[in-house]
Amino acid sequence: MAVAELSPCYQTQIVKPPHLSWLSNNHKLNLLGLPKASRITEICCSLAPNQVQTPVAVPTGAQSIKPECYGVFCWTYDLKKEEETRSWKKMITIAISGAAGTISNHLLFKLASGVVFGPDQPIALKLLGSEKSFHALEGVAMELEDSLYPLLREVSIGIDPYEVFEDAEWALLIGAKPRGPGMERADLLDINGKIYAEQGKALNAVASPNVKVIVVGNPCNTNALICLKNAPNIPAKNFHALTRLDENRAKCQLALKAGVFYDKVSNVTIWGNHSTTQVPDFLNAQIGGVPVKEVIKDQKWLEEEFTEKVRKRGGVLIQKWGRSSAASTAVSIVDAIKSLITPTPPGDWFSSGVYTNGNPYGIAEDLIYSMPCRSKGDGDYELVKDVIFDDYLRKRIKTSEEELLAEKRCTAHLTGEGIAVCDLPAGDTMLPGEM
Ligand SMILES: NC(=O)C1=CN([C@@H]2O[C@H](COP(=O)(O)OP(=O)(O)OC[C@H]3O[C@@H](n4cnc5c(N)ncnc54)[C@H](OP(=O)(O)O)[C@@H]3O)[C@@H](O)[C@H]2O)C=CC1
Ligand SMILES: O=C([O-])CC(=O)C(=O)O
Repeated sequence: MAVAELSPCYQTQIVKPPHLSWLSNNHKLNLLGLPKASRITEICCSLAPNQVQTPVAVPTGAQSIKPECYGVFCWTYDLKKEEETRSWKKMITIAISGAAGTISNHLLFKLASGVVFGPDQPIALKLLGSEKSFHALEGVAMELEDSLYPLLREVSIGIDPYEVFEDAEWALLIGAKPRGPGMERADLLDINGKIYAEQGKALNAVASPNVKVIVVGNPCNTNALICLKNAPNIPAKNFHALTRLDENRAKCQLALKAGVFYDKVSNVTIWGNHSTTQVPDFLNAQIGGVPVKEVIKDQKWLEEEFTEKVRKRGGVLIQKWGRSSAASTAVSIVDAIKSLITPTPPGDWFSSGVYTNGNPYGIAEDLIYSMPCRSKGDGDYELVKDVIFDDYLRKRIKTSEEELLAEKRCTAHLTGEGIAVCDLPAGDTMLPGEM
């Protein structure tokens, strides 16, 4: 079944394909990546098949039919014509992969509510799924509609990254295959690396040239490096691997041990890989503005128990929940975005897996490695220079670096650097969720 007649939906009959019967007129909703013959680019009416709607007046100035629409009908909203929305900022476009997954299900509703980008920032969400998840993605879009978020002005769903990533100013890349029983770490690097190579190419071709990319799907550091290498037109500095969840976990453990609320804990760096070699830095961290080591005088606890707890927190949670951290991961993605769009509080910093070229710490170049960052709130960041090191910290930073170098060698075929050689260090290269 196809759209019956091409005229404004407030005047005439629209017959929609049965699988689109859930669409309503609150938002523009695009279906991207469907076969061209069945794709309806923008749909605005919520009429059941064969239902006739009597003519209604278009609210003056509030909505109009988009002139470039063809074959379908769509509302556009001129935000500058409405009193309540006149002061709003220009809409931004956020693309999300793995959008039918668990983390995404927590994240999307935070983005749409305005708590991330602010109460005057309208957003367009472009959701990437697969053929397998497409129906679930429709369900996600339905729930977003039913939430009536004023700031959510567009939702589109699709399975082709070249369409979904078009004009994206933020790309939150969450989709990845989880490591299954008996699967080698090298297999996971290869399978997910291929996804991120493809998505890097798509971002390079169609996203906004200054798109900010946050890679969540594991192994997130190496996935981010692969994505970056396949997107040479996008500044390397714009790519992040999410280590904010690890930072939040470390802050929680330090607060618990010191008997303070976690807002007193600052300057926590996670160094290295989002894996069990990550280094939660208690040397530079502070509690109430005082070095952690002066508050928690138990060096053994800091070196052993604290470090292990943070590194393996994901695994313990999986044992309790039966699935990996999703709500707290979504919260940490929000924190990571906010850290880039709001000035970092004086004296503090945040952790992110970022490109190592030009780093002041002597870490090998050409990796995505978690380091301490500060931002002016303009979407960009600088690495923090005034951090101190001791032998304990240096040694562990090196171990995580070696792991990432090995992951890089193992994915050389995906970064354009020749033939892959997988000599992953035994015992390491575990995700936080692996035990
Ligand atoms: N960096 C961090 O701090 C954390 C990272 N993670 C990682 O985030 C990722 C997503 O977690 P979560 O949302 O809970 O997982 P889910 O399994 O709920 O969703 C992930 C999505 O990834 C997509 N996917 C699954 N398999 C494949 C495949 N073979 N090829 C392409 N896409 C696939 C699926 O979407 P579709 O079919 O639509 O493509 C799926 O909906 C995982 O890699 C997890 O390890 C988790 C917690 C913390
Ligand atoms: O290991 C996983 O898949 C989950 C994960 O990254 C974490 O909990 O930090």
